[in-house]
Amino acid sequence: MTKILSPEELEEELRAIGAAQYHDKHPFHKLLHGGKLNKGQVQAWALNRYCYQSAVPRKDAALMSRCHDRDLRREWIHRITDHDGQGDEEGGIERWLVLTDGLGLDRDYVISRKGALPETVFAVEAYVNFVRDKTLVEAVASSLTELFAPSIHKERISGMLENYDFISDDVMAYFKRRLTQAPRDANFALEYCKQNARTPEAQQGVLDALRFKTHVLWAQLDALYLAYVDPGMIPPGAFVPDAA
Ligand SMILES: O=C(O)c1cc(C(=O)O)c2c(n1)C(=O)C(=O)c1cc(C(=O)O)[nH]c1-2
Repeated sequence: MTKILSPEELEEELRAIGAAQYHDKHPFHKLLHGGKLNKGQVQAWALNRYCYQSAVPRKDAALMSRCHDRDLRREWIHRITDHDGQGDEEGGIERWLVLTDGLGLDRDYVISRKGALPETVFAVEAYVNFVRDKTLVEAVASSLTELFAPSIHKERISGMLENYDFISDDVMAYFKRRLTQAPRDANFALEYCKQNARTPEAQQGVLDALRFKTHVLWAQLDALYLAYVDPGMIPPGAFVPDAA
């Protein structure tokens, strides 16, 4: 890309990437939201997704560690407390564990990440490393998948409540809270990228960062599909659902 884009054109290109390759299109999500998975497969999803949840505050801490702009740190810090909690506010990771408890998984086993798929571990760590190593505006841009998260969260809340008798309203609390948190965070990050990516190279970096992040998300679902749907190729050491 040689031409500099206006901030509006940059936003258009970012939205086009999301529309084309966000993980709402993944076959595993279609099965999950459509009630086509059994409890063991939903357990596998929640257990693997815990790795992503627990990596998010680590990548946000990595971003802040390299940020010399106090205003940006003041804005970014709530992302860490949103997940880790603070004072009486339990935080998103605790709400995720309410979901895995509700699915009958042992908390210590979930937190240990021992049953996670190898691809999950590699993908989430690649996200932490990307944020640590790339430019600040690329690091911010890699969070922009969240622009597309509210609609998948809505679909998940209604789809899972309707289709699974082992899912109740209280275990979906994590996603309900994200419906307000994600748009606030995504809009801030989008404005930051529009204001701060002002050369063709920086704009290309922002677009590539979003593409990279869609790959981080997609790879995790590919791994779940291969291991727990078809052909059922569970790697040694990974979580094995009860036969029941
Ligand atoms: O359920 C989802 O599909 C989904 C997607 C994403 C995303 O697009 O990265 C996030 C979340 N959920 C989420 O709950 C969350 O806290 C979150 C933080 C981030 C980020 O990159 O900083 N993405 C996401």
